[in-house]
Amino acid sequence: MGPSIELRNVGLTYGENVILQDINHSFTAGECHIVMGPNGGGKTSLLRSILGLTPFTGEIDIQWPESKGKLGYVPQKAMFEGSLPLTVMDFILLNQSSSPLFWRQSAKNKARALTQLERVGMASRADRRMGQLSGGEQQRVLFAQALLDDPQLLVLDEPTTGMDEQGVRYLESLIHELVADNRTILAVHHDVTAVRRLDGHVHVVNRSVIDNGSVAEVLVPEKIERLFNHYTAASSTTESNNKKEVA
Ligand SMILES: Nc1ncnc2c1ncn2[C@@H]1O[C@H](COP(=O)(O)OP(=O)(O)OP(=O)(O)O)[C@@H](O)[C@H]1O
Repeated sequence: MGPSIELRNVGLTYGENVILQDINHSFTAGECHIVMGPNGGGKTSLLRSILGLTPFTGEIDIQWPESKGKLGYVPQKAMFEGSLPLTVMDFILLNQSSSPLFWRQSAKNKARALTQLERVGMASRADRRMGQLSGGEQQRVLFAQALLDDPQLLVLDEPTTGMDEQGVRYLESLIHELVADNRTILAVHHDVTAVRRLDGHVHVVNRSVIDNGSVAEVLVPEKIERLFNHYTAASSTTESNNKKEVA
């Protein structure tokens, strides 16, 4: 079973810019939670706060049902030096072994990695260089890497960016599988149609959590219009927000 996540008075500022403010909110255990909202609304910042990757004020409590479980994270983009002779298999195994990559990796580790690559349709490209993969293929590899530790909590930041239809479907069926197994999924997503298919709990973030509910409750036409315009209407106070408005 995945954990629940409790946020109490969570805030985040960068310089003078208030990115997140007064967030009191919870994400229930063992469900699929989709974070949506306008560009610059603070979705990635919220995820990074939950992961402890950025300093925030207030409290974030990840409540594991029993002992502390594993956490998987798929960032918006793979970060690696494209010119390195790093294969997909090397990349997947980077976090798995305490020995240097040029040492022989154990057959067991490789077999485990291949299983996860199969789940995202990338097993046949295990020996390709990471730098030669398309953006969507790299996203699939990141997903496979995140699955390797069998995480109880999976945090995804726009997981389908750059993915083709087949990649999107692989990911969706994996997410359905993980939720059926009571894992907790927390995913930032922009694609309303894809979010409808995932049928999770939707949380709209624009500095704070401004709406949440089922897909049927939140993703109704008038709300979609209002929620995604909200940022422009309410945000002319900070420099950073102005910047995003233009962008
Ligand atoms: N490290 C940082 N330093 C300063 N400002 C930052 C930093 N990271 C994010 N910001 C600012 O915080 C605001 C929220 O960014 P964030 O990436 O969390 O939004 P988002 O909702 O995920 O946006 P998008 O939908 O465009 O991915 C933006 O105005 C961004 O410029």
